[in-house]
Amino acid sequence: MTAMARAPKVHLLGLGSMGTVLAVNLLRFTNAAVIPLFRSKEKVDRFQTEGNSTIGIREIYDKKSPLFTCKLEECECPETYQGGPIKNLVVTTKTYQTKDALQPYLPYINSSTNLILVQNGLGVLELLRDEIFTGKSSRPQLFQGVISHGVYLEKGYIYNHAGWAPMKIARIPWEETGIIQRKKDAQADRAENELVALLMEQPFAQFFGTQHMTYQELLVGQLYKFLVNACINPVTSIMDSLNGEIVDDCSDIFTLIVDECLQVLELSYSRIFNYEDVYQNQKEYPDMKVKSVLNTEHMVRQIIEIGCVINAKNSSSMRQDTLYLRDTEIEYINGYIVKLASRFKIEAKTNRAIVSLVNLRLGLNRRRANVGD
Ligand SMILES: NC(=O)C1=CN([C@@H]2O[C@H](COP(=O)(O)OP(=O)(O)OC[C@H]3O[C@@H](n4cnc5c(N)ncnc54)[C@H](OP(=O)(O)O)[C@@H]3O)[C@@H](O)[C@H]2O)C=CC1
Ligand SMILES: CC(C)(CO)C(=O)C(=O)O
Repeated sequence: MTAMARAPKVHLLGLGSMGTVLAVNLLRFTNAAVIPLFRSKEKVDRFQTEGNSTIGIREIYDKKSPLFTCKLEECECPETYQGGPIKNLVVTTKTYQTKDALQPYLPYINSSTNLILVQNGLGVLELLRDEIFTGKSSRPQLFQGVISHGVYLEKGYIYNHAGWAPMKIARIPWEETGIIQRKKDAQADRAENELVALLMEQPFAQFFGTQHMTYQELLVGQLYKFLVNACINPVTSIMDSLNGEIVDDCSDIFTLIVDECLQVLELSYSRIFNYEDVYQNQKEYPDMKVKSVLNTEHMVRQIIEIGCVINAKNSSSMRQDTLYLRDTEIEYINGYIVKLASRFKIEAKTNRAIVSLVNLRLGLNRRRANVGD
C-alpha cells in the first residue's frame, strides 16, 4: 500500500512560520491530514473563531503567486487531545520551546512514532536524549529536517514565504556510534518509513525541495546551515535589518564568526571532518565533500548567497523574535559554540560577544516597549 493510499496523519507541534509553510504544502501536494497541536485551548478557540481554522502562505519570492490558503479540519491542544499514539510528529517550535511543547504529548509518543525536528541550531538532540526520552526502548524514530526556506509572519495566520531553498532530511541515530550510515540504511527508510515516504512523495518533494540522505550527509548540511544561522540570525537581529540590507558590508563579521565556529566544530565533529580520509571509495557509503565545503572562505560566500541574496526579503527568525520581544534561539546557535568551546577548554570570544549583543538588542527592545525610547 502506498503512502498516498493510506492518507497519513501528521501532528504538527509549532504552527508558526515553518509549521505553516510545511502544513500548507503538505495539504496542497499530498493527501496527508495535518493536525496542529496548539499550546492551549485559548489558542485553539482563537484559531477557530478569529482565524476560521485557516492558514495561508504567500510565496513572495514569486511575484505572480497567489495566496494559498487551507482550512485545518482538526486541531488539538493538551486539554483536548484524546487521540491514541501519535504516528508522525513534526516539531517546528523554536529550539528552546521543544521540551515544554513535547511534555503533554509524551504519553502518546512511543517507539513507533516518527518524530522529525525541523529547527535551526544544534543541541536539541542532546536535550531529547538526556532529559526527555531517557528510556532507550521507548524512544521514537527520530529524524531531522534542515530547512533553508525563509518564512515570516504577515498577519494573523498568513505567512510570507520569502526565500525558496531545499529541506534536507535524515534519520538521526540516538547514539553517537551510529552517525555514519550506509546508503542502504537510507534506502530502507525511503521504502518503509511512512513519514520519509510522505516527505519524499512527488510532487511534494519537488515543490518543497525535500532531499533524503544518510545522517552524515545531513550533518554536513546541518553544520553548513548552522554557520548560515550563526551569521545571518544574530547579525540581522543586532542590526535590526532585513537579510538583504547587510549584503555589502557583512563579510568581515561573518569571517570572524565562521572561523571561530569551524575551529570548535572540527574538534567536536572530528568523524565528519575526517570522513573523506576514511570512507572515500567505500561503495557502501556515500561520497561526501567536507573540507572543501566547510571552510571559512567558501562558507562566507555561501552564507551571503543563501542569507542575503536568496533570502534578501526575509526577516530572519531571530530578528522576528527580537521584534516580537520573544526569547531567541541564541543559546542553540552561537551560544552552543561558546559551550562546546569551553568543553574543549578553549575560548570562543567572537561568539560570546555575539551572544551578548543579541541579548542586549532583545533587552533594549523590551525596555523601549515598556518605558519608551
Ligand atoms: N522562519 C524562518 O525563516 C526559519 C526558521 N527556521 C527554524 O525553524 C524553527 C521554527 O521557527 P519559526 O517557524 O520561525 O518559529 P515561530 O516562532 O514562527 O513558530 C514557533 C511556533 O511554535 C509554537 N509553540 C511554542 N511553544 C509551543 C507549545 N508549548 N505548544 C504548542 N506550540 C508551541 C508557537 O506558538 P505560540 O504562538 O503559542 O508561542 C509558534 O506558533 C526554529 O528553530 C527556526 O530557527 C529555519 C529556517 C528558516
Ligand atoms: C532563512 C534563514 C537562513 C535566514 O533568514 C533562516 O534560517 C532563519 O531566518 O532562521
